[in-house]
Amino acid sequence: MIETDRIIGSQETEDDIYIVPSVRPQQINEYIGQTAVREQLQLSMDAAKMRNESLDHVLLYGPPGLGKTTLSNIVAQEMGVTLRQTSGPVIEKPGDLAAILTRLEPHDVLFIDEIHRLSPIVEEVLYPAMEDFQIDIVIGDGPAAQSVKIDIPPFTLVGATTRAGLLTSPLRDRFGLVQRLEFYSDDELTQIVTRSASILGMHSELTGSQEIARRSRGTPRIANRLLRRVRDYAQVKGDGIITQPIADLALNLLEVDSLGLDKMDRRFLETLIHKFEGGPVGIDSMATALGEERGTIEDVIEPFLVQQGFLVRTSRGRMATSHAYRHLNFEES
Ligand SMILES: Nc1ncnc2c1ncn2[C@@H]1O[C@H](COP(=O)(O)OP(=O)(O)OP(=O)(O)O)[C@@H](O)[C@H]1O
Ligand SMILES: [Mg+2]
Repeated sequence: MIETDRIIGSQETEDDIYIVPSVRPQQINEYIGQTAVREQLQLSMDAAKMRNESLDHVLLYGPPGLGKTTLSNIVAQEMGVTLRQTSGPVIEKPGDLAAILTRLEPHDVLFIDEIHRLSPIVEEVLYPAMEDFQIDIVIGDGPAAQSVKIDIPPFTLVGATTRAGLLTSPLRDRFGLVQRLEFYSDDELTQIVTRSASILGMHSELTGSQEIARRSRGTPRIANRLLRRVRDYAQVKGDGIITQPIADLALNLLEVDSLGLDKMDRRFLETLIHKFEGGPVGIDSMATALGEERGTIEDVIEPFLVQQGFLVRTSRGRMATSHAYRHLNFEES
């Protein structure tokens, strides 16, 4: 019998993932940070409730792992309605979307993740649905085909995307609330780490949580992931308590550096500095040199490097800053 099959096995199994309490916030008061977004949403939700209307459509955008899916869950929960979840690439045909829309209950929240990946013909169905709570359906085909309008319940569309720039303007314009999620501050991430640690039944000292927070790329998902790895380290090599030295050792082992850059970030900056003399260089040349998809570079790698001042995007291309040279101990040429 292998270790993972044993009920008392020490290895984490898939079961643990379901048994372990979720660290995902369920209520708006558990959602840390993003104060401006939260206040705006709270106001609109209160107003919608007073008028007994569905909340206006909401577009959430920003880099992965900042809490878009979490926030959409919270919106449905606060409004006391059901959340239906789907995503852009999953809805293949107009009929698929029509089926989802006609099955909604009044004021339900329909969450469409990766909304920038909706196909144009599916998007067409959304326009009248969002604006007039109506959809056009074609019945029959050939010359006998007829278009009929049917009413759907008033609902709230919550769209999420990492690429707001890829949204068509007719779609974008139909959202009443457009909110950008920002990277989290070290303080906010410290609170998130401390909260998650306590949900996981661990004690994390303030300086331990701060160390994890500082190295989490401003991103709650990464903070929670690093916390799990530090937890392993604390249990195996320490006495289970997350202290600053334990966090530091565990994160060094994971090759997450003192400012939170991981191997991929460093490879990006090293390539930019070595191969392209610090730039300016076009995104496609960088993608080829790194063997990564352009989308991954633009969505996942670059936003944090720009925010931290390691990288600037100019009209002539990407350039490494002095900060990047210093951090990687390179001489500026
Ligand atoms: N404001 C927050 N406070 C506490 N924890 C948070 C917060 N936002 C996100 N998290 C945690 O981070 C994890 C990732 O968040 P979420 O899945 O909502 O990100 P996302 O923006 O939808 O990412 P993606 O773009 O990859 O879909 C969640 O499981 C949750 O535990
Ligand atoms: Mg998500």
